[in-house]
Amino acid sequence: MASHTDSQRYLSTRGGSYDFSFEDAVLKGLASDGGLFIPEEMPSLPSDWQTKWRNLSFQALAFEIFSLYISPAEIPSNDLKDIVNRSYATFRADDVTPVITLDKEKNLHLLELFHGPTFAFKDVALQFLGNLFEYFLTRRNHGKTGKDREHLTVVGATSGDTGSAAIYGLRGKKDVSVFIMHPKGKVSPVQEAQMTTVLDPNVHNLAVDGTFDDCQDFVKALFADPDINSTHRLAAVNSINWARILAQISYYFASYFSLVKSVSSSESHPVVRFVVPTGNFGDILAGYFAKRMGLPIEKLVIATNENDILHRFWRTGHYEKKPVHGREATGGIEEDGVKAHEDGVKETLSPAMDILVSSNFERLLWYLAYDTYGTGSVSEKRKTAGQKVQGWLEQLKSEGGFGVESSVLEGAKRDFASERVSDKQTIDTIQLMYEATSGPQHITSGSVRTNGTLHEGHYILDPHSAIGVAAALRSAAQTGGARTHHIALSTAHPAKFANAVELALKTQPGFKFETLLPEQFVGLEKMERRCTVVKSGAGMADVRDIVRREVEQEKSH
Ligand SMILES: Cc1ncc(COP(=O)(O)O)c(C=O)c1O
Ligand SMILES: N[C@@H](CCOP(=O)(O)O)C(=O)O
Repeated sequence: MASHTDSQRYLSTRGGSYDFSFEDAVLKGLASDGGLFIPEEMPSLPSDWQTKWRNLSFQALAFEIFSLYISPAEIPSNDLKDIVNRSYATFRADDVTPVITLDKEKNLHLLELFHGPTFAFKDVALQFLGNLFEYFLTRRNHGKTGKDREHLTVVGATSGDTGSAAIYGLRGKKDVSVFIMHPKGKVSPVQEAQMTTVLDPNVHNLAVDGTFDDCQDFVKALFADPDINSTHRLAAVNSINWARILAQISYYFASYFSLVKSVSSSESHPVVRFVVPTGNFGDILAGYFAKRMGLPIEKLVIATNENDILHRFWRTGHYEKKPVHGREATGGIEEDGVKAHEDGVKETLSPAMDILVSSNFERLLWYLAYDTYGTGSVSEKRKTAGQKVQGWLEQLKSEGGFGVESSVLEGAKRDFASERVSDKQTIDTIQLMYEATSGPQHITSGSVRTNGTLHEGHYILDPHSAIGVAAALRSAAQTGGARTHHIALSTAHPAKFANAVELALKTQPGFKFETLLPEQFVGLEKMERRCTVVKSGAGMADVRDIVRREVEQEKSH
C-alpha cells in the first residue's frame, strides 16, 4: 500500500507504458498502447479517516483525497491546496456538492452536482483539470519564450456537458488550445449555445455530422496518430484522463459524511447505495475507487437510459454493441416492456448519456481481470490483467462485442447493480418527484437553493438525474426501502434540457419553463457563435487538418 508521501505511479490498462508519474498521466491522457491510466496502488485511507475527515470542508476533504494519489514531491502541498481552492471557488454552493433529502421515508437523497459554472457535474473535475494543466505548463515554461514554450492541444468529445465544462475550465488559459467535438444537432440547444458562444481565441468547437461515439473515436484516433503527435502535444479532457476520475472521488466521501451527520445516532454506520446515471462510466468509476479505498458503499447502482450496453453486460456477461437475442433474459424485451434498440446509438431524452461504448468500462475490466485471474507476483498479476483487457477490447473492435466468464461477472455483481430506465420512465419520474415534493418541508437536509430546481416548492429533476432517481426507487423497493439509504447523483440542472422537462411538466398548473432559467442562460441563444462543421464522411485526417490549421491561426494572432 502506498503511504501519504510515496510517489504514486501509473500504469496502462493494456499492459504497456508503466511507471508514469501523475503529471505524465495527466498530460498524456491516454497511454501510447491505447490503454487508460490507472494508479499502481489503491491507496489506503488513514486509520482515523472517519473522525479526521468528518467535519472537513469539501475543499479540505478533496485535498486529503488527492494527496493519497499525488505526492508532495510532484505538487507541493500548498500548491495543491491553492489549485483545489481556486477550482471550487467558482461554485455557487458553499458546500460545493450539497445533499438534499427527496423522500425521508424511503431514505432517498440527491447529491446535487450542478452548482459549478456550466451547471453540470463535469465542472467538479474540469475546473480542477483546467487549473492542473495551467500549473504544469507554468512550471514547465518558466523562463522560456517563443517556440521553446510547451503548448497543449486539448482534444475532447462531448455529448453536451464535458464540452462546455472543459471550455469554461480552459478558456483564456495560456499555452493551451482546446478543441471540442460534439455530435451536430444532437446536444440540447442550451448545451450547444454554452459551448459555441465562447469566443476566446483558444477555444475551438467542431460540430461532427455523426454521433458522440464518432467524436470519441476521432479523439482516440488522434491520440494514436504519430503524425499529429510529432507536431502537437495532445491532451485529454474526457474521463479517459485519470485526473477526471480522481476529482470525482471527493463527492462520494463528502456526501457520505453529509449523510452520516444527518441520520440519527442509532445509524452511525448507515447502509449506503449510490445510484449513478451512467454513460461513459467515469462518474460511477470514481465511486468504485472510493469503495475500493474503503468508503463503506454497499452497492453502486448503474442507471442507464435506453442505450443500455452496460445494463446488458450486468444481466448477461456480454458486452455487445448490438443486443444479441437469446442472451437477454427476456429475449430482447426488457421487463419494462421497452424493446432494446437494434443498431447504433439511440437518441433519447437524456442526450448526454447517448453513448454506445463507455470508455471507462475498460478501467473496471482491468480490476475485474486482476481480481479474477491474477496469480503470482503483483507484476505478473498486472501483466495478466493487461493481456485480458487487450484481448476483450480487440474482440470488441473486430466482432462488436465480447463475453466474460461467470467468475468475472460475479466480481462485477459484487460491487454493482444495474437498472435501465426508458424515456417514458424518465418523464414519469420528473412528474412524480415534482408532485411528491409539494413544499420545501419535504427537503429536509442539506441546503436548499433557489437556483431554479424548485418551482413553488416542487423539485424539478433534469432527465439524467431522473434516471438516477427512477433507478434508486427501484433499488429501494428491492432492498426493502428504509433500511438502506440511496444517494442518487444529480448530474445536471434541469434548465439545460427544456425538451424533457417541458414534456414532463407542461400540464402542471402554473409551471413555466422560463422560471427555471438561471441568469447565465438568459439571452444565450442570441449571442454570437463560432463553430467549424466536420462533414459526414470526414476521417481523422480531416479533423487533424482542422486542428493544425486552427492552432496555426490562433498562434499567429
Ligand atoms: C448530465 C449527465 N449525466 C450523466 C452522464 C453520465 O456520466 P458518465 O459518462 O461519467 O457515466 C453525463 C455524461 O457523461 C452527463 O452529462
Ligand atoms: N456525457 C458526456 C460524454 C463524455 O464523457 P466524459 O465524461 O468521458 O467526458 C458529455 O456530456 O460530454
